[in-house]
Amino acid sequence: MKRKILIVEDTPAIALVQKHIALKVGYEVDVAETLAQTKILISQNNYFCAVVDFILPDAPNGEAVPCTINAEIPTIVMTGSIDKKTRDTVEKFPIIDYIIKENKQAYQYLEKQLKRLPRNESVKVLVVDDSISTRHYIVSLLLRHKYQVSEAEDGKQALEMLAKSPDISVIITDNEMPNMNGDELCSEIRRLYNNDEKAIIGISGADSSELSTLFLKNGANDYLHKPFNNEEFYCRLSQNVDMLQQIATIKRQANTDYLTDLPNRRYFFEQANNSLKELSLKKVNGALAMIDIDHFKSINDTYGHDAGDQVLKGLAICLKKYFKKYLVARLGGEEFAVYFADETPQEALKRLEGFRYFVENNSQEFSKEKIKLTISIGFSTGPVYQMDTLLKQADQKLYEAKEAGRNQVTS
Ligand SMILES: Nc1nc2c(ncn2[C@@H]2O[C@H](COP(=O)(O)OP(=O)(O)OP(=O)(O)O)[C@@H](O)[C@H]2O)c(=O)[nH]1
Repeated sequence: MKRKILIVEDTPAIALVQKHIALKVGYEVDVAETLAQTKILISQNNYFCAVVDFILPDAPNGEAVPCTINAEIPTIVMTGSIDKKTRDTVEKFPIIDYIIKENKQAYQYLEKQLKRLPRNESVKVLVVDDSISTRHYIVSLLLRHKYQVSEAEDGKQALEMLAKSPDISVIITDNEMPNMNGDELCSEIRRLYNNDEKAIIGISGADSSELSTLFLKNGANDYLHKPFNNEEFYCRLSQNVDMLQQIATIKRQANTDYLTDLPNRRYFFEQANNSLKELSLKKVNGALAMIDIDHFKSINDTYGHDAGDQVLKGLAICLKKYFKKYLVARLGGEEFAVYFADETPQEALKRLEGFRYFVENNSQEFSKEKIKLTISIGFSTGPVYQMDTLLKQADQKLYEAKEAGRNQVTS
């Protein structure tokens, strides 16, 4: 279900731009031009967030802001200008942010914020502080921006929680705590987890300029001095979450085949090699199947490259479903592979034969041209703990399957 946003704006041209941005980001949009309309809409709907104009014809002193805030709707305030009186009024309320309309970047910034709010719902943040009041204050700031939050009262508890919830991606930690200081916690987290998995923000009220350096040298990504300004807190936090997400995107792209969305050769080799190393310790055999579309060149030549691409995508979808339990990849061109770590050769071969049969009888569903095709499969297993060797053997078996007339599994 789409998230719903309420735009409160009396200038139609501005409301239109805001609506366009919100629709682009993926929200369902309602627009109110007055405070009276705002109240009616709030009584009838459940809003994920609101963008509220500070001055309205029937709300000249920012009265629409408490209206959405009291209804517990995360609120972004848009103002014409931010004089002292407006800023004081705006800062009285726990809003998400305020944006000055005349600013050139205002609408780009609004788009960023509207994208971040739903994103934050899946970001887990751990707050580590022995002071209950500070912890609760930071938690309230995080909840306002829809982050998922956990709390720990010292470093030891924080490490236990990280072990239990590996998907915590941001740690905000105080420095002066019993048992373990924040900088010590930082270096322990860095010893246990990769830099690109978790961001750490250190916080301290101590008046020592060396503390920020200490935090950063021990692996923190950022540092805030207490008491801090809420806007600075949110900016530093968002930048760190953005950074983690950009790294995750780059990693995903580096490991994924662009056409089929399957893992690529690089990722496949890395994972299978790691698995083979583990299997060698247990003296258990891994197995590898190489799957190749028969006469794929003639499919391209007859139906065109786009139809060929459709066939590759269709086959990839079926491979992913059919071999859900196993590691599947597109090695390149019309060549795919399945790696079996914990399977008997008999069971693996039974599944491969089942897949070959399925493709022979259902491949017309892969493309709108209803192209019929078959696949050949080479299978290799044994006490071989190097991927290169296993791959060479499977490739040889694939060659034999092709030579023997295609559309078969050879082991
Ligand atoms: N549409 C499309 N074609 C590709 C892609 N990558 C490789 N190919 C084509 O795949 C074909 C592979 O052809 P060949 O290696 O000769 O093999 P084949 O025609 O399948 O014959 P056999 O394997 O011997 O049955 C070539 O025509 C490549 O251009 C791709 O991403 N999309």
